Amino acid sequence: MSVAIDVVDVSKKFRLYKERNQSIKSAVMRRRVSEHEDFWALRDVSMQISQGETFGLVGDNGSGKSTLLKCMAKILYPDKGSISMNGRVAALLEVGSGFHPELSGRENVYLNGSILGMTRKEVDRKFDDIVDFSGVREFIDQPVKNYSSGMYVRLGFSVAINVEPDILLVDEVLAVGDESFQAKCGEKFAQFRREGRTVVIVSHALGTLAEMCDRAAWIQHGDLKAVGAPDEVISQYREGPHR
Ligand SMILES: Nc1ncnc2c1ncn2[C@@H]1O[C@H](COP(=O)(O)OP(=O)(O)OP(=O)(O)O)[C@@H](O)[C@H]1O
Repeated sequence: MSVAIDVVDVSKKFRLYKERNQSIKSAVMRRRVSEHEDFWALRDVSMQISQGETFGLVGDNGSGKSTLLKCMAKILYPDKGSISMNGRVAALLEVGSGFHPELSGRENVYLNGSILGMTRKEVDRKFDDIVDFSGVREFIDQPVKNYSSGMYVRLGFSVAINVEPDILLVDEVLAVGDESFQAKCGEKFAQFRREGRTVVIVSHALGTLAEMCDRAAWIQHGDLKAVGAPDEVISQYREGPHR
């Protein structure tokens, strides 16, 4: 089976600054560059995800799951190693990411669609499907700043799946949707799987992940601890050390 995502020795560091006040004035007064420590959010992570796989990422809060997903989506770049993505990628990473609060739902569908690589005509063609799936038609001409977090996610997810991506990256955001929306998303993931699309999903809903994923990986303090059958990886994670 061909490789959809190839993660090779990926490390990602963030800078943690020691001084809290980082205004230009205070920097000038100090007459020196602020001191910082390097914090490695990912260390030498390698994994290959095959085309058509539904792949789960599990781990404690702050373990590096979202950082890895953001590197896959090219929102962040690894400091070491490389990631190759083979196919059209759509990502739903944070509630409201890619949405402009002052614009209406309708305008944001067009904006988000174009960010994800759709032409205006493509969005025109899919607009009704996007809005129907989201269930926010009544509010589609309201500015999204007035939406609830569930409504944001519904619309963002609807755009992302209608891009017909080869690879869909989804962060915990689905937990925000209500039960009926979660069920609809579950059906959509199953359809994606049948169609041979690749899905990478970060979630703390371990039961759901075990049911829907072909494989899973456990990340702990930026290290890849296990990759394999979801049941096994989840038991190792549950039994493993936490913090
Ligand atoms: N932009 C940033 N600057 C500094 N540190 C960051 C940044 N983004 C993430 N981190 C740190 O990197 C670590 C990993 O964060 P990440 O968001 O990847 O965790 P996560 O596993 O997705 O957690 P959660 O389950 O809470 O969503 C955390 O310690 C976090 O504080």
